[in-house]
Amino acid sequence: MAQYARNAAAVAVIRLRNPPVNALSLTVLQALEDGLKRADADPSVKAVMICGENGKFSAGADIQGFSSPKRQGIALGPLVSLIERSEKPVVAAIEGIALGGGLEVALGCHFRVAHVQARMGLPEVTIGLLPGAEGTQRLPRLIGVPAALDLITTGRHIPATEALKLGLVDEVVEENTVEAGIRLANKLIASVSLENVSSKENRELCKHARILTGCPAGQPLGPRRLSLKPIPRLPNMEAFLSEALVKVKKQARGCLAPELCFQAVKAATEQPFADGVQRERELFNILLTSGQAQALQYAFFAERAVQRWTTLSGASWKSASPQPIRRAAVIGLGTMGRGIVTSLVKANIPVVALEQDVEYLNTGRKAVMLLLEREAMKMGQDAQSLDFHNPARLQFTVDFDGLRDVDLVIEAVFENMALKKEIFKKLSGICKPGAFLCTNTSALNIDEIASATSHPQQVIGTHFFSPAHVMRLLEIIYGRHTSPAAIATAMQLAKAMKKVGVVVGNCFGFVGNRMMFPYVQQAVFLLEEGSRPENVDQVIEDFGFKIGPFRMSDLAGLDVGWRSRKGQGLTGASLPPGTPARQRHGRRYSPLPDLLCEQGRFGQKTGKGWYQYEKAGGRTARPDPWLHSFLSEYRDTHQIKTRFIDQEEILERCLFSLINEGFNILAEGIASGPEHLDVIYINGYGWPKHKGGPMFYASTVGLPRILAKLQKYSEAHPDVPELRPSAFLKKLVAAGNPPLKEWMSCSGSQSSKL
Ligand SMILES: CCCCCCCCCCCCC/C=C/C(=O)SCCNC(=O)CCNC(=O)[C@H](O)C(C)(C)COP(=O)(O)OP(=O)(O)OC[C@H]1O[C@@H](n2cnc3c(N)ncnc32)[C@H](O)[C@@H]1OP(=O)(O)O
Repeated sequence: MAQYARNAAAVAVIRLRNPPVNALSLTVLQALEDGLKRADADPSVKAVMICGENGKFSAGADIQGFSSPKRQGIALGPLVSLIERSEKPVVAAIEGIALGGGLEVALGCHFRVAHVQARMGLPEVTIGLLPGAEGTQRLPRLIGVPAALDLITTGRHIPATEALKLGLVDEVVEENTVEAGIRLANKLIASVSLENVSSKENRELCKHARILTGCPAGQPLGPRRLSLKPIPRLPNMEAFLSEALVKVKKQARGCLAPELCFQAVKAATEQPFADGVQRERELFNILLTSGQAQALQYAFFAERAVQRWTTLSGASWKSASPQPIRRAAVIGLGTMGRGIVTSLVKANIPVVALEQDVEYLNTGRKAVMLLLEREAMKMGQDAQSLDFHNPARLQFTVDFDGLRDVDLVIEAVFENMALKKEIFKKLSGICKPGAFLCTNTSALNIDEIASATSHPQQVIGTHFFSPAHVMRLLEIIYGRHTSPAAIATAMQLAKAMKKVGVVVGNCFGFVGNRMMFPYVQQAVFLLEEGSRPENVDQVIEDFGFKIGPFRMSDLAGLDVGWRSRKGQGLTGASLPPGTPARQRHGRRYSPLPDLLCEQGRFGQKTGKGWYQYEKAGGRTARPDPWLHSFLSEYRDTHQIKTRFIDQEEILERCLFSLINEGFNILAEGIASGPEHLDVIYINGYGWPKHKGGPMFYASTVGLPRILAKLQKYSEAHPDVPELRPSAFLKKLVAAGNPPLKEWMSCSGSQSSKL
């Protein structure tokens, strides 16, 4: 709702109220409209001020409402116009946030005062929409086309100080914003009422008020009505717009909203306000009914849903309390360790960084300092807070004794169980009993690592993604003995590092990599059968992934998987003699990646992998004729008939096998809902956000279709268990293909009963 109150000095105050963020629901909009009409009808009201309850102006339209049959958006544009047309001055007092429709309401107001800590933005593009309450037409008139285009197509939030520089707000205050708004409203009242009074003193006062408000005599509000303002012209508008479109398209990578945002702003430069609004509505409607908006809005809520974690044994976010982390340590300053140290420093957590010897320590120290300097450059003025040259904030050591008083340790040495256990045994003896012991692993068994310590309840997996100071995902893995406090603390740590933590159970590869195995496996099988790496990558990148499986493998290094397969006895010296080349444990196996590694083709680092590169460490992947003939010879050797594989089969075999594993994971209770899998894939594996994550995508394709396709591929490849449809998928299809929200109630896993 919105609360209406009268101020003694003839200012009506309308306070938007819809906790926690004053989202604009139908009820709020109705109350706002009622308040405006009431103020208009009351002759004793001379000005209106709009603010938000609890220190927040508004986070914009209620996103839930976009998927409900009664779409509230429709009502917002006319309401903003109603505010703007008011004959009584309307002031927006912006505290906390004014986002999306919230900012559009403020743009309808004649004056905007913001608290210095407020943030503003039009983030609709991030949920697949555009500012559909006339914002694409008003904002360019107020701050110019380049700045408006930037805000609208990126959705970035800006601080009040930047908003002031852009002219988005009239005043920034450090004191109580509502009082500042009322004060301004009173001055505006004085400006209007003094207009017709002829004493010299009043004329002076009036002049002062006009300077303050920028309103010429006789037209107190005209210039403040943004719909009446012309668009500030650029000398080279056409050239500017064509360049901007190229940039927007490049960044959008198949996402529709940024380009339609651009079109709406372009309409503002070409058409009168009313026609621009009409165009905005048409474009908004296209987006609203596009599957992309639904996917992006699902992703928004999924990211929030995973904060409410639960475990199979019944622990949950509701009852577990995070412990404060006053000081942390990182063991190992390889690529991952360096990124983790950087993330901790950025989160203002003092860090002790440990390496095995002075030589490694010095190399690691240099690399960390370089990363931090780059981060500081990006942060500009705020970089002072990093203070990373201060030993109290960041310390380097080779001495485990330096870890005695830390609250949390993140071990980030390479993936070797024996080494990790040795380190955890040491930590168990050195660290204080309450210290949390985290292991950065992408697949290893948390329980086995914990067994090396005397406090297994303190041990938890924290799977960071590379580069760790950039990637948002943190997979948090609880073992059999991990305490709820350890989980809550890891989640809190993720938040402090501005990452999204997702709690999952302990199994080989956890969630992300476990689902990745069948996907990569299918990609390699497709090469055996007739595809080339560039064909497979193209299909996956056209789908929207940032990078296909072979380019990804070259980037990560083929030797990583090779080492792991050798460790598992799948290849190398420990492979029993007589093992068939393309079979392991009765299942189909492709030795192709092993053969490439045996040739020293580790990917980008060696200049050759699935592709060729300009040099070792090069980044431009080019199809490699050597690899093409190698594949032909391989097929001849193994008597595989080369066939043409179409895009549909490539996409389905790669993605449906990944999704199939997702259903197995859900059935086992390794993750407590499909949202977890989707958040992991969007934030850690480059799944296109506008396709909502693999499980959401499965729901849009339709589970019966996925099942039928898996059945077909499984029949064609009976020696590939990963293509055999998951029992849970079959169950859901038998249950009538329920919506994603209802899947877990059919799972029968314990987590669904919590
Ligand atoms: C048939 C159709 C015809 C169409 C005709 C054309 C007419 C056109 C008119 C259309 C007009 C519409 C135009 C306007 C569109 C919009 O405004 S879209 C919304 C834009 N706003 C946003 O995207 C902001 C989203 N929110 C955030 O970024 C953050 O939540 C925050 C506000 C910055 C706060 O962050 P933080 O403090 O970290 O808290 P959170 O955990 O994120 O959020 C707290 C809870 O609040 C919920 N929430 C947040 N924002 C919204 C929202 N806008 N709507 C609904 N709910 C919201 C969030 O989910 C959290 O909930 P819980 O998890 O339950 O706690």
